[in-house]
Amino acid sequence: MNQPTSFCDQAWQNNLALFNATLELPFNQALANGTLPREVFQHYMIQDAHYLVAFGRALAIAAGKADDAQGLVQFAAAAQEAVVAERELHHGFMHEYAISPEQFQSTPLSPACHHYCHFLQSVAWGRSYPVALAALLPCFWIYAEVGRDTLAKAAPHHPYQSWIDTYAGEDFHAHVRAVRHTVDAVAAQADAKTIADMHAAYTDAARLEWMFWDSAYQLKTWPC
Ligand SMILES: Cc1ncc(C[n+]2csc(CCO)c2C)c(N)n1
Repeated sequence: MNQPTSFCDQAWQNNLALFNATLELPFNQALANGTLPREVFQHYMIQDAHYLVAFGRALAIAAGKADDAQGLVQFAAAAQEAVVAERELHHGFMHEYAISPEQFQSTPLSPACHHYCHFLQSVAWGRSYPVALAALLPCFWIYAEVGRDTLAKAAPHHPYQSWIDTYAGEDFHAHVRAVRHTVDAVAAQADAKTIADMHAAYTDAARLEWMFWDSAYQLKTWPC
C-alpha cells in the first residue's frame, strides 16, 4: 500500500505554483544574477532585521505551547537562533552597507513586513501548537529552497554570497528537515479540522513570504 502523503508534502504540493512564482520574483532573479541594486538590498536587510525579532518571538511562544519536551527545546533553540541571526546581520551586512543602528531603529516596518510579523504573532498567541507550527514552517522551508535555487543560478563573485551560503548550506537544510519532521509528527496526531487550519496557516505565510520580497524590491512604504 502507498504511504499516505505527509502534511508537509501535501502543503508543498498545494503551494507549488506560489513557490514557483516566488522564484520568478524580480527580487530573487536579481539576487541570483548579482544585479540586485544595493539600495534594494539595504531596504530588505532593515526589514528582515525587524522580521527576525518578531519571528523569534513567535517561535518562543510556539515553544511554550509545545506538548512535549522535544518541541519545547527545538523551538526555544530556533527562537534564540533567529535573534542571533538578526545580530549577525547587523554586524555583517549592516556594517558593510553602512546602515547605522539609528537608521535601523528609525525605519518603520513596511506594510508587508508589519503584516507578516503581526500575522505570526497573532497565530502564535491565539491558535493551537499545530497551527502555529504550520504558520512558522514556510519561513524555514521556502528560504532553504530559494537559497538552493539561488546558489544554482548564482553569478560568480557574488555581492550577496554570504546570504546565499547561509540558506543553501547543509546546516540550515538539516535544521529545516528537523522542523518538517516535527510538523509532520504533530499533524499525524491532529484531527481533520486542525489539519485544514494548518494548511490555511501555511498558505497565508507562504503568500506573506512572496509579498515580503515583492515589497522589498519595490521599496514599498506606507502610502500615507
Ligand atoms: C521574511 C523572511 N522569511 C524567512 C527568513 C528565514 N529565516 C529567518 S529566521 C530563520 C530561522 C532561524 O534562524 C529563518 C529560516 C528570513 N530571513 N526572512
